[in-house]
Amino acid sequence: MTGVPQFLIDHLPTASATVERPHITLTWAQSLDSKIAGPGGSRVILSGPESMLMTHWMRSMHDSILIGVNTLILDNPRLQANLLPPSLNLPPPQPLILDPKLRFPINSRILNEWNTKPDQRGKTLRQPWIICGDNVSSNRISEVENAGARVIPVKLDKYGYISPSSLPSILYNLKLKSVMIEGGSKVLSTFLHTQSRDDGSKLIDSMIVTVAPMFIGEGIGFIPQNEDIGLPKLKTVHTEIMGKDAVMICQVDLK
Ligand SMILES: NC(=O)c1ccc[n+]([C@@H]2O[C@H](COP(=O)([O-])OP(=O)(O)OC[C@H]3O[C@@H](n4cnc5c(N)ncnc54)[C@H](O)[C@@H]3O)[C@@H](O)[C@H]2O)c1
Ligand SMILES: Nc1nc(=O)c(N)c(NC[C@H](O)[C@H](O)[C@H](O)COP(=O)(O)O)[nH]1
Repeated sequence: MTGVPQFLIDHLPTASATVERPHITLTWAQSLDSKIAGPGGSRVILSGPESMLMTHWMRSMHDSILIGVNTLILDNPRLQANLLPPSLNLPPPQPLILDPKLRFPINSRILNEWNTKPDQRGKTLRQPWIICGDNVSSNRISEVENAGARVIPVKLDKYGYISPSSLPSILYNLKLKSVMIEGGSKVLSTFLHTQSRDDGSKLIDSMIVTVAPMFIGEGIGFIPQNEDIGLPKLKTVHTEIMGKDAVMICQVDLK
């Protein structure tokens, strides 16, 4: 694979996204028994080399990449497109963390790398941006900002979460035209259960799922148990075989 896989160009219309209407992609990798991690949330390598590389191409096609704070704590991810050839000089996606209570660990890899590699800033690294509740204390916000991250306080919904339907306006305020939401389970669930944006248009534009031919057994489902009722109707747009894995691009239908 020497460039962006053609099926992503054909079926993932992030290039036509605008600040006014950001493109929202929901994506994850799962086993045949619909698990995205092992017991206790331990990370499992599901994607083979071809689909993992495809995931990094996908990261490079979005302005930002978003995860829930539990994924940050459990996986300590980099959230970069570092499997792509450095010679391409592609701008890295902006990391966004949904973290209502600002539990963000200041020893996390994304912050450490930002702080220790100033010569790479702008080329391969972006400052982590943490979206938290507007009820977080100013002391805690200062602590996280002094450690080097940007904190963005927003109004929380009645469940104490960052409301999925308000994400487009948050992206608008941050001037981000697209976001790739990479999980985890709870974030995938709240976004899949939210049909529309505050303006009434559909919330999720694209859904991309890597299915790996393996069973995990005990582990974390792609959404938590008992939250699989009321999921949206899907149109399968394209399935691509990448090495051992099947990658499905679907669109969510508004009911
Ligand atoms: N295989 C994959 O593709 C993949 C991808 C990402 C994460 N994971 C796995 O997912 C697991 C973590 O999932 P999880 O469900 O525990 O946590 P999560 O990463 O979904 O984070 C959930 C937390 O995010 C915050 N949050 C803020 N706004 C929210 C909203 N609108 N909806 C939901 N949460 C919101 C809350 O604090 C909530 O507790 C880890 O084991 C990780 O390895 C797998
Ligand atoms: N596409 C994909 N295939 C997998 O097999 C797997 N385990 C994940 N999991 C996604 C999760 O968000 C991880 O935390 C990041 O994939 C960490 O990887 P990085 O350090 O960011 O490259 N994603």
